[in-house]
Amino acid sequence: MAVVGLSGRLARCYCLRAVRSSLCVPALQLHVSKTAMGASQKDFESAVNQVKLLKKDPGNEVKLKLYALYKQATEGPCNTPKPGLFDLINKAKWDAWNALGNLPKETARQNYVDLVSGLRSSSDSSSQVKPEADKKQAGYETLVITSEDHITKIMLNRPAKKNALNTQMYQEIMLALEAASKDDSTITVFTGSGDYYSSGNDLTNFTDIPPGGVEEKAKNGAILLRDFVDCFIDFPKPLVAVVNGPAVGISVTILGLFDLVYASDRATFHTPFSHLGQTPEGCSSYTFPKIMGLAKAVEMLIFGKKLTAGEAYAQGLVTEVFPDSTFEKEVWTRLKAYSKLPRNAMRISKQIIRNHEKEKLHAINAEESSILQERWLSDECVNAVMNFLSQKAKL
Ligand SMILES: CCCCCCCCCCC/C=C/C(=O)SCCNC(=O)CCNC(=O)[C@H](O)C(C)(C)COP(=O)(O)OP(=O)(O)OC[C@H]1O[C@@H](n2cnc3c(N)ncnc32)[C@H](O)[C@@H]1OP(=O)(O)O
Repeated sequence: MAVVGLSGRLARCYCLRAVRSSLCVPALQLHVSKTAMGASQKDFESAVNQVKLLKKDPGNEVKLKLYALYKQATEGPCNTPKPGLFDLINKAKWDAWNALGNLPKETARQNYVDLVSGLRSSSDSSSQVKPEADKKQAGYETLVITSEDHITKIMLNRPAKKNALNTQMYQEIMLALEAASKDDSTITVFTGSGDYYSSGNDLTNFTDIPPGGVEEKAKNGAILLRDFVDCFIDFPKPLVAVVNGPAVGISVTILGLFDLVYASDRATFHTPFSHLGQTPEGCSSYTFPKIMGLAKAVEMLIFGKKLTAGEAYAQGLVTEVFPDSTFEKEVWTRLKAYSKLPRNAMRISKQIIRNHEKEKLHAINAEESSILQERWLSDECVNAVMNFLSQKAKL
């Protein structure tokens, strides 16, 4: 489970506001007195403040522990209703707090202070390590995230499912983007693990129906989609897609919001929305006609024409195509060189280029998401999804 703080426009990313507030807890909320055996209120307050100053992100597991101990220390045992199945983050937080059972407040406070003290020493010693050292970020289940040479690489990592985006992956990508927007990398790269870049929306996302029924499911799906795409619209640094293989659905449409798209000659680009009873998203109803002209956009978005990498390059969706045999080497050599360019200049240039359209893109995203909310309830869509799930019908 991935948990990080959020800010600014990106704070619309799905349901995580509570995490920020719980990890940046104001000291004045505390009313804990000193006990003979445990940490004092002052120690506790000081630990709460130190968490904000940690040089190294402690990872989501530790953040959840801190959250749980903080709640236990200040409020006692968990007594709030369990969040719903789809409220993944709040559910993880609730689980962590609830797992502490009847642990006394004083013990929780002491454990919090001890945990922070351990984090401080490991953060201090690790800050002596070369900051650029390659490090895989913990806490993500559907992504592998590494930082090296001022590049944050976000790798979609469900190769057995062709990197289909399940709801967890949508959430984790939003978190990863939020973290990447603030880290010291200059560019952020998306790629896929295995033979696919991504097969798009995981069609099993349609199966888990909440107590509120399919209408609630569709409503939540539209909120998730809108928040997800908003994160791409607002991402402040150069965003690069390294399309290592076939790309389907939403993994194709959001390419219109990327700054560079490098493709292996094995990659294909497919948006079979009509086949699925669905409609375009990812702002593609606007970006695709703008990028490739109306005629070619219609072929892709209404008729589901699958493009080869060469065709996608010719239409302007792809920046450059490389032979698969040398794809990784050539692309990463190029990106490492680009990553040495001055960070602020690149960021500001992106702002100048993209800012004119931001509000428009947000409005288009909202409209596309709301139209899809209706579509997901249509017979056309339900039948297409059932068809895939029951017979494993292929595109
Ligand atoms: C109302 C609820 C809303 C929920 C949340 C909404 C969030 C926003 C949604 C935004 C809208 C997005 C739209 C899209 O992206 S449309 C595109 C959807 N994608 C597809 O239709 C692709 C379906 N997959 C296929 O056709 C084939 O799998 C594919 C051609 C991609 C590969 O074929 P191949 O024969 O090479 O491999 P397999 O089919 O054997 O695949 C291996 C296993 O992976 C599973 N798989 C692959 N893709 C998906 C997928 N998209 N969804 C679910 N599962 C997928 C496949 O079933 C295999 O699994 P098993 O090994 O278990 O059989």
